[in-house]
Amino acid sequence: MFDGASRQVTKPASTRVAMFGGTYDPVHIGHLRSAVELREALMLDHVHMVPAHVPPHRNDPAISGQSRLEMLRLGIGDTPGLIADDRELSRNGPSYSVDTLACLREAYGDGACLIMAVGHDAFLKLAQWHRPERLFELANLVVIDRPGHTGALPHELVDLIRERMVETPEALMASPAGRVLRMALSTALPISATDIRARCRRGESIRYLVPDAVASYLEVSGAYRE
Ligand SMILES: Nc1ncnc2c1ncn2[C@@H]1O[C@H](COP(=O)(O)OP(=O)(O)OP(=O)(O)O)[C@@H](O)[C@H]1O
Ligand SMILES: O=C(O)c1ccc[n+]([C@@H]2O[C@H](COP(=O)([O-])O)[C@@H](O)[C@H]2O)c1
Repeated sequence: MFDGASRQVTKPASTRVAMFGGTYDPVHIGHLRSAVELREALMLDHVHMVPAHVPPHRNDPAISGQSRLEMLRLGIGDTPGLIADDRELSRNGPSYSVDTLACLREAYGDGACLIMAVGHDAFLKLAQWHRPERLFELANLVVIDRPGHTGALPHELVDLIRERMVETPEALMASPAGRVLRMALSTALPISATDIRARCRRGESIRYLVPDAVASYLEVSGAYRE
């Protein structure tokens, strides 16, 4: 596994971009540190953080897409390279990643190195996603380690990633799509949106689990308290 903290790769000429999608219900510092470390470790131009409108394979979010997007914008603030990307919110139907990646591929061109970043928990279910083979025609995959989410890979997933696993960022970046790299964060954080919503419901503080601006937004809006 690639230890993102310990190595840097040589800055390449071609564009490197990641899509890091999520429900972001709400965004928390586990997401934001992941995006920052991903960008630094792989020297990415941009990380598109894309809130899902209708997340496939899970319950509807607790609050509106616009509120989740607003918190994402507040959380990102002026962080270099991170983009709060609203393209899924303006699309109807399930927010399939394959459609979002196709959009980004069109925008950045065939030569760009396009990455889809997912946490290990999301990765474990990848074989059930919409058109999983097509995902690899459009992008490389980076799997971010997430504390508390380990376990054996399902057989269908092993079949899907066979021949695609690489050990270094250089090997990943050598192809615009189709390869898979596992990445360890130096600040792996056992934080989840489920826990944050539960704390809000119980009237507990969520300070320092989310950026201050997000905590203030949630306090004022009263979201997740019911
Ligand atoms: N603490 C974390 N560290 C690394 N990756 C994370 C972390 N939290 C979420 N992710 C990843 O970020 C992406 C979006 O996650 P999501 O918005 O579902 O947040 P979540 O905390 O997992 O939410 P929930 O608890 O509601 O399932 C997924 O790929 C997920 O694996
Ligand atoms: O495309 C799919 O079929 C698909 C199935 C499950 C999840 N995803 C995407 O994976 C990202 C993380 O999902 P989640 O449910 O962990 O927030 C988010 O961008 C989802 O839209 C995508």
